[in-house]
Amino acid sequence: MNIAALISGGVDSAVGVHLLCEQGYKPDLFYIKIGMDTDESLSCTAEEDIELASATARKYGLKFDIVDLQKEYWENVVAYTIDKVKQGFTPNPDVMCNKLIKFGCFEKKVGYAYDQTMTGHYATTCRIDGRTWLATAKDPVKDQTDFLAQIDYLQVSKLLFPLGEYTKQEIRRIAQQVKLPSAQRKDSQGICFLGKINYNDFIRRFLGERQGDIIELETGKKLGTHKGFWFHTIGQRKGLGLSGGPYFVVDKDTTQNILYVSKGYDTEKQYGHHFKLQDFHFITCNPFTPDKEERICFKIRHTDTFHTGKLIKSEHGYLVESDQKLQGIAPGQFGVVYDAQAHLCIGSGEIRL
Ligand SMILES: Nc1ncnc2c1ncn2[C@@H]1O[C@H](COP(=O)(O)OP(=O)(O)OP(=O)(O)O)[C@@H](O)[C@H]1O
Repeated sequence: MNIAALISGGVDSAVGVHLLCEQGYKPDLFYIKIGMDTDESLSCTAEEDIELASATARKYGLKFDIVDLQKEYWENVVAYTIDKVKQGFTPNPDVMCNKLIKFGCFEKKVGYAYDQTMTGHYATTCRIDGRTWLATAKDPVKDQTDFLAQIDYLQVSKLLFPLGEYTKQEIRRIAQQVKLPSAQRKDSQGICFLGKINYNDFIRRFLGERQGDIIELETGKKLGTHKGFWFHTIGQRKGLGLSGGPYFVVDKDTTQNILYVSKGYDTEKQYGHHFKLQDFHFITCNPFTPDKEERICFKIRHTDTFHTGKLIKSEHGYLVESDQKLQGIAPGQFGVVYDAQAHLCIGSGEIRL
């Protein structure tokens, strides 16, 4: 079996390569370049990443190549991000990067020549009745299935996740024991192309600043000003600059550039019990019985715990009714649906209220 291994320069994918070699495979390693050459301030920590990735290849005597997908990344993932933010939504570039770049453009350019593609994601796959399903990782804190919830059946069928049965602690221990070049590396944080720069600087570069009012939802009172609704997400507390809080963003008026806030942890305005899932995407297939409400686990952002509730099919598509009240349901984020045991990742859709 020939395997393409996606290696980032971080500890996880390097241990993935080590585990494959231990099983007797000789994967070819690929680093995907997605920073922006023409704009140094918007590029990733590529040099260090590439050095560590190629050092791992040398250690195991494996082939190593760099695949340049910068143009594709900017045309697909960055364009999507800016477009969503402009509309007042909260995008998830990591989800789109997996779907369109790591398993999309990479597959078309390189991956198609391989039987399987390995990544260092914390996820597993399992076979049920002859079909492959995406399933959660052993380490609930590190589980990354929510970032993979837009991939399709061909993609999930081809993926290898050697880290899925390990905890992060075990992975770090292995990296140290076998002296991997990236063993001491810190975990990467958030969105790759934002390696060095701050998310707000990135958004500012594309959308600029436009002053607008911050209004308390309950009283209609103006409490302050903001520099553009696109810097704020529903449910967020940070960056409002209001005293006497805590204040949370509870709504946005994107036409009038107004942010509505609510004070305190207890205000009901911060919470909701249901949301719609736009363009719901099943990864493997639809396992649910038609016209029946299904018990599910779900996530509305990247957290280590699941919510429980019901998935309901209406004439307008799918909606989720939660058992617990949900804080800060942010339209644009992906609502990720799991089976009732939080084992199989069934699919996802973009949250709408
Ligand atoms: N630039 C890249 N080139 C190739 N593969 C990548 C790249 N960035 C990430 N990956 C792959 O996607 C996986 C998950 O990426 P993520 O950004 O979540 O990193 P991570 O969990 O910190 O993993 P790592 O420790 O390997 O960086 C990585 O383990 C790797 O297999």
